[in-house]
Formats: sequence, structure tokens, C-alpha cells
Amino acid sequence: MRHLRVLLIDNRDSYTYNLFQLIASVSGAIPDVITNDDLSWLSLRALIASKYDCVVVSPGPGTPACPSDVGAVVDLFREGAAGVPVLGVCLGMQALALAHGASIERAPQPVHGRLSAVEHAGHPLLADIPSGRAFSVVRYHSLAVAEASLPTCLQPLAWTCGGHHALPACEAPGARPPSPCSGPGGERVLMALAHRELPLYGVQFHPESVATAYGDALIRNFCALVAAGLLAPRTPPSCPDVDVVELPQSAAPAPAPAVRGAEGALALHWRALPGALRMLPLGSETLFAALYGYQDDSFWLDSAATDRGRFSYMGARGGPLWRRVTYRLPAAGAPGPSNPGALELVDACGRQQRLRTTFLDWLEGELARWRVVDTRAAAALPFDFWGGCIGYLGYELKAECGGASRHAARTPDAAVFLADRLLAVDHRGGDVYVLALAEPADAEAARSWVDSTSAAVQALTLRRTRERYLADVEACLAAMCAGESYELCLTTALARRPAPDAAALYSALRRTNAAPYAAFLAFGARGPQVCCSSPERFLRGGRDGSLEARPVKGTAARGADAASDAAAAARLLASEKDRAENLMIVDLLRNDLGRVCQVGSVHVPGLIQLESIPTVHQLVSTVRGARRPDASVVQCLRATFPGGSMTGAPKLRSMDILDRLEGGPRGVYSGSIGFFSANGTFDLNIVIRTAVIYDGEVSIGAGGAVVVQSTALDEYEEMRLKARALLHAVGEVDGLPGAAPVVETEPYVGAGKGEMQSERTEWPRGFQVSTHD
Ligand SMILES: C=C(O[C@@H]1C=C(C(=O)O)C=C[C@H]1O)C(=O)O
Ligand SMILES: NC(=O)CC[C@H](N)C(=O)O
Repeated sequence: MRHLRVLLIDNRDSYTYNLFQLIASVSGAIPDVITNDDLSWLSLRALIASKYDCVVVSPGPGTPACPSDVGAVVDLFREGAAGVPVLGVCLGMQALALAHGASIERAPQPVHGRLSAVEHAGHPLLADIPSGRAFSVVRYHSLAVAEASLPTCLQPLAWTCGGHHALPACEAPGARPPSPCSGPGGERVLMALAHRELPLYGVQFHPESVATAYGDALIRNFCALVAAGLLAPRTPPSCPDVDVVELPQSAAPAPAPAVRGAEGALALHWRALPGALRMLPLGSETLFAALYGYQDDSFWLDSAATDRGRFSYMGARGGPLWRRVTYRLPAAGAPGPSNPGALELVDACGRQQRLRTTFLDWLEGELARWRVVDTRAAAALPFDFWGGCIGYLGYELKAECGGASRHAARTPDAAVFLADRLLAVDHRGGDVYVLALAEPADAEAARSWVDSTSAAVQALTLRRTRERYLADVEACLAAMCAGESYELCLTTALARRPAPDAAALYSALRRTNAAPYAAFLAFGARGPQVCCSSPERFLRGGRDGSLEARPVKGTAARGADAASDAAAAARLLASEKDRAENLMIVDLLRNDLGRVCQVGSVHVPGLIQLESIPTVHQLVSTVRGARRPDASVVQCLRATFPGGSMTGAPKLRSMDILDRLEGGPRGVYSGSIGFFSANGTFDLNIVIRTAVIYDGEVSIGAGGAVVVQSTALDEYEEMRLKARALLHAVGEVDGLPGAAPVVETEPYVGAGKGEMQSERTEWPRGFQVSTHD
């Protein structure tokens, strides 16, 4: 019998070439692959009718309700594909259902890289596949076909049985889970369907995953259906119109309210900028230098240099209430109403005023005036200086407190500012507060000063604060729940000037964080100089035409002693989240290798194995394949770069989402270092755990894979864990003994997991997080 002619339609997924390989090895036919919007439906129909025996529609990001996610695929299913059998996988099945009038909704839970047992009623598509616990399949979906909405023309064929769970440890791919019908997510989710009259089939799970059982049997059954010519009459189906699913938009956060005083009294206007200080290269010094530049009329009550003071205050020439005040005691005799000193006031416009008074009498009057009347909203402020009088009282002012006046100081006996505009810094949380005191008539100007100063502070910090990183993780979670991605490798970067000496840095790194794919590169005087301690191989091409990738997914801190270290390793190895992360990337690399490898040659000799390097435990898989003789080295690169472990899956959509969230380039970080040899071999790593020095600045990227099981705080800690070895090495070069202790936190996997210790979240002095916004 001649081979089937198969058209594979790619919904821009990262698993399409796993289907390609599976179809090719089961049927002996090499499918042709096109992207879902390469052709209009009319041209596609003509092509199918002229050339193909069947069509397979790939999984993919997004929803079939969004035309740009599926191209001509919904039309293909609606029009019955010119009578040719079609199998839709995941998004493909959802498109089949939608095309015939069913609704696509959020699944009870998003499930990515996890397994479920499936039961079925014995349709020919599922012939010779057991029903129940032995039929264990991998799922990657957030959306699902609502079974109640199925039109009569669509027949449900299979459902999840029990919950879902991670790929069990210590078992081969395709192994049966120990107790398949337990665990979370016990709802029955529709897993397969078929059109009753037309040869249209769909499966919600992924037959092509490395860990799905009977995936080959399913493809064989589909091919048998095609070959047997079990074609139903080609009458167009009578189904209701297409349903469109609206995905909810997330709401923007509300701005912080300003405080209003009672009419005629002073009101305090303020805004908190949580964590803003932590993102400044030199903390509060950066704030003061950049905003006030040590200029005339600036003040700074600075508590940062010690660990005792919690709050600092700074400001400069302010608004309508601002004054610079200098005071001199009377030349002789005890000061008093009949023997006043000289008080000089200068306002913000430079206008002078002289008063004959004692300083303390004057101060008494001012403090009575400078009262915030409505303190209710401001009561939440953790610090006490809300604007008022700030400056010094000289020793000789003792003369106003009953002491004798024996010596006259050359400097003013008191010098203060009446400050109506200022910044307060809470060193404990790294929070910055912007405050303005104003009379009611000036409220508008005060508010606009708070706005513009907040913007100026934020422009200094620029970048992705902790809160922003947490929000970005949440955005990743929302994207995954909407079906846009299965896994997203979110990253950020820390940068600092001046850069440490590259040679010293690399030497420190080599000693403290020895790594199998480490590297030192130096390009000219300006750089870049690259100090890399990567633990991850991206891709190696051997002399025998073999390709090997060793993706790492799942990272945990080493324990402090042997027992806690072993416990941390065991926890990582058993972690359901980390196993799902790893499995998804294994499937992605199988896909990428499958694009350039001989049919049937892509295999996984090592699935989710523990590897421990000096600073972390990690889960590593090994994916190998035999390169097609016609696939050049550069074709291999085109099919696989950048490494899927740095993007997430599906790769194209995930990179889009990350580009938008990260807001700037990753540079050397996330790329690859290695060689292309004159003998045709190559070996490339993944650039992580790397410091890049360029133009006087050192930058360190760090991140981690976000999956639906992720929590924002744990992801933030995991990102910090990955940066830690590099920051230690920089600290060592800076001459800090013990190197950069401020980055120490509880181990990522351990008692402190999920709890942030706010005092311990600062980056080392001088480092600034990320660089784009
Ligand atoms: C993003 C980084 O690492 C990547 C993410 C990993 C993870 O999520 O466990 C592990 C190795 C890398 O593929 C990094 O080190 O900055
Ligand atoms: N793997 C897929 O095809 C996923 C389909 C769809 N984006 C979902 O999340 O449900």
C-alpha cells in the first residue's frame, strides 16, 4: 500500500514537530507542514483536495475563537475539509468543536505538563487502547470544550478519569501512574470527540508527548480510519452558528488617594512608592544625589548608614510655605522679649524677611501653625516627620533655656528649614514616600508636585521592582490561564557601574561556582567580557551526526548541611511543579530536534534527573536525535535557537508575551556560548549564571520558568537564587568578606518557602534591577 499523504497544519506550537515525528514513524509518511495562515481557506481546500489523504491540526496557543490564533483552521473544520479526514489535537480539537457550534470555556483548571487517566467508550479512533488508569496522557491546556454545549453532530468519545498529577519519578516515559484516579481536579473533562457524519476527530490531550501512553496507537488508529476510507457522505452538517468566547480583561490598579485637610488648615498630600529604594544603585544616596544633588538649601536626615535608624528624610527648596531660617542670639545678655535675637527668613522665591524675636518663641508660634488637621488618612504613615521644621539648634541656644551666654558662635545659633515638600524613606521595607504640606488654596500645586516627584523617583528606579516582578509573574499566570502559553521563562537583569575587573570576577566565579558549561570571553577593551558559569548545555552536534540537548528545569538551593541538602534534593525531585516544568521543555526540545532529525530518532535517554552543582540542585533531561543528512549546522540552529528552556512553550507565542512583559532585550544572557568547529561539530551552552561586562557596566540576568502551579513570591525568590552566585562573586571582587551577604535569603526550597523576609530582600549595594520600561 502506498504511504498516506499527510498535511500537518501548524498553529505556531512548539509540539508540532513531535506530531510530525510520531506521524512519520507510525505511518511511514513524511507530512508536509504549513502554518495555519499560510493559505486562505479556499486555497487550502484546493490544496487538500489535490494532494492529501488526511490532515492533522496541531495544538497551539490562544483560542479558536480568535481568528489570528487559528487562521483557516476553523473554516477547515466547518466546511468538512473537502471530505478528507482531519485529526485536531488540543487547540485543533477545540477548533473542530467551535466550528460546529460548541462553546470553548476555561477548563476547571489549567493543566500543563501533567498527566491524567482517560476513559473511553471504544470508538475506532481509540481501538486497542485500554480505558482508565492504563491510558495515561499528558495535557497542556487551559481551555476546554464545554460538553453540555456539544451539538448533536459531535460525539463525545473520552473523558479524564480522576485528577491529574505529575509524571511519576523513577519511571520510564509512558509509565502508569501509581494511582491515576486520585489527586486534584476530579472533574470529567472532555478528552476526545468525533463528528458523527464527517471524518473529523479531535483529542484534547497530547498523543505526541514523551510521557503519553498509547500516543502511537492513537495515530495508528487515525491512519487506519483514513486508509480504510471510512468516509461519511459529504453533506454539509446542520449545526448552529459559531460561539465566540470573550476573555476577561484585567483591571488597572487604582491610584493611591491623597489626604485632604479641613478647610483653612494644612493638609498633607502624599504617595507611597513601595520598594522604590531597593531598585536604586546606591539606595537613598542615589535618591538624594539625583533629586537634590547636595545643592544649596537641601537637607537629608540620613539613617541609612547605620542599621539602627529606620527612616530618613530629605528635601530642598519647597513650595509656598517653605522658608530658610537663620537665627543669631543677641550680641550680649540673656535673650528675651526685651533682648531679642535676629531671625532671618528667606522664601522659595528668595524674598527676605527679618524678625526681632527669640528663636524658641518664634518656633513655638510656627509649630502651632504647622499642624496637619485631618490626620486620619496620614495616621497610617509609619514615620513622624510630615513636614515642618528641620535643621539644627546650636549649643549656644542654651541661652534661651536658662543657660548663661558666655561665648558667641561664628555660625548661626540655629538654622532650620520650614519644609513643605520632602521625601521620607523607610529603610526597613525600602519604601519611599513623597509628601507635600499645603494650605487648601495650594492643594492643586501640592498634588501635582507629589505626582511629578513620584514620577521622578520612579524614573530613577526605572525598572522592575520586586512588585513589578511579582506583577509580571501574575501576568504570566493570567496568560497561561487564558490558554496563551503552557510555560513562560520570565527573566530580569541586574546592572551596576562600575564593573568589576573581569579577570578577577571570572576567577572568583570559577572557584565558587564551578560549572560544566562555564566560559570566559573577552572582546576588545570596551567589551563585552563574559564571565559565564552555566550549568546547562543547549545543543551539541557530534561527528556522528548526533544532536544532544540537556535542558534544565527545576532549580532549588543547596541545603546548609548534609541532611537538609539531601532533603532539598529529594523535595525537588518529587516536586510536581518542577517535574511539569521539565516535561514541557523536554517535549519542546523533542519538537525542535524533530525538525532536523531523522524520523524516529528523537529520544529521551534521561528524563528529569537530579544534578547538583555547587550552588543549586537542578533537574536535567537529555534529548537526543540523529541529524538528517540534509540538515546543515545552521538549519539545526534555526530550528532550535534560542534554547526552549529560556523561552517556555509554545516558543513563539511565549517569546512574544515575554518580550512585552520584560520590555527590553536580554542581550548575551539567554543566548548561547560555544563553538562551531572546522570538523562540522558544534557545542553550545545556555547563557545563564553569567555576568556580562560592557562599556563599564556589569549586568547579570536571572529568571525562571513560570507555570500555572507557580506563586509569584516563590518565583521571585527563585530568580534571586539564580543571581546569587554571581552577586557573591562580584562582592568578592569588591573586597567584601563573605561576599554580598545581603542577598542571602532562606533557601528556595525549605522552611521559608513562600514567605518573604522584607528586611532581607535588598540587592547588594549598587545593583539595579533590570533596565527597561
Ligand atoms: C532563567 C534561568 O535559568 C533557566 C531556568 C531554570 C528553571 O526555571 O529552573 C533552570 C535553568 C535555566 O533554563 C537563569 O538562571 O537565569
Ligand atoms: N495545547 C494546546 O493546544 C492548548 C490549546 C489552548 N490554547 C488551551 O490552552 O486550551
